[in-house]
Amino acid sequence: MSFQVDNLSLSLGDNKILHDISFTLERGQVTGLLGRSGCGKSTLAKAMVGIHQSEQSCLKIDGTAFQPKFGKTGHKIQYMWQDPHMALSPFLSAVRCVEEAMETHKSTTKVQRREKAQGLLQQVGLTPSLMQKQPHALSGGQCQRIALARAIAARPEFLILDEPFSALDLVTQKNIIALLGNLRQVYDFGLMIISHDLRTLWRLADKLILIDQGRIIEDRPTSDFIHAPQHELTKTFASFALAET
Ligand SMILES: Nc1ncnc2c1ncn2[C@@H]1O[C@H](COP(=O)(O)OP(=O)(O)OP(=O)(O)O)[C@@H](O)[C@H]1O
Repeated sequence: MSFQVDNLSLSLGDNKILHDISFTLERGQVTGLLGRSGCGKSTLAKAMVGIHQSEQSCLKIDGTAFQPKFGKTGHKIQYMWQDPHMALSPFLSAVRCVEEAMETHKSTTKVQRREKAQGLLQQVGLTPSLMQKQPHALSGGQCQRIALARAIAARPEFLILDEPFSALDLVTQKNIIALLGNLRQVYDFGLMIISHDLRTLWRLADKLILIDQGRIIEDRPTSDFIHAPQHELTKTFASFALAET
């Protein structure tokens, strides 16, 4: 199964942010989306899930036109916000936030949803007492893990994680990376991870896409991207990543 972006252009206000973006995500694969701050990574992700509307219909799933509607097409594609508080209701406990994402699963009972939500929160490392707390009483990293559990709870075919490790310490980062690996085996979603840090991405991604000023400048398998970069900016990213390993 594939999710295709075909010549996507997008303006916000008077500014053209994205220019003719085309690429494909494959289910079962990890794609890293890389670029300098402000180049348009989050805007692109938001267009893919329907938070921003692109100028023309340019998304397809397996070749069929796909019109994302935020809050309605989450079983197809989910976006985990860079700021996890955006994904979490301030009034709901952690476990309710995750349960809420499963309410479209009509075939499950409330009790089953509660058990599943607790199980997912446990997998992302939340203790039972933290599961009862609201986001304002939790740390940024704890909220990030709840947002991840919530995104997975919707059982999406494709999942976009926007800077998912930025608020996590190195040990938790490592645990979450291992957890993502396990979850991918179970749920088999296609994963796109957004970051400006190539060191985190290259260990996870099957392919890497580099964006600059709203345009794709490189889209290649990870090993080619790192060891045989074509574009000057790719060379810079790759040399920093190689120097720091
Ligand atoms: N709602 C908006 N209205 C107008 N301009 C916006 C809006 N959201 C983002 N932008 C602009 O679009 C450009 C791309 O922003 P975006 O958040 O997509 O970048 P990014 O690559 O994700 O950056 P970062 O790595 O810093 O999160 C920036 O110049 C930003 O100022």
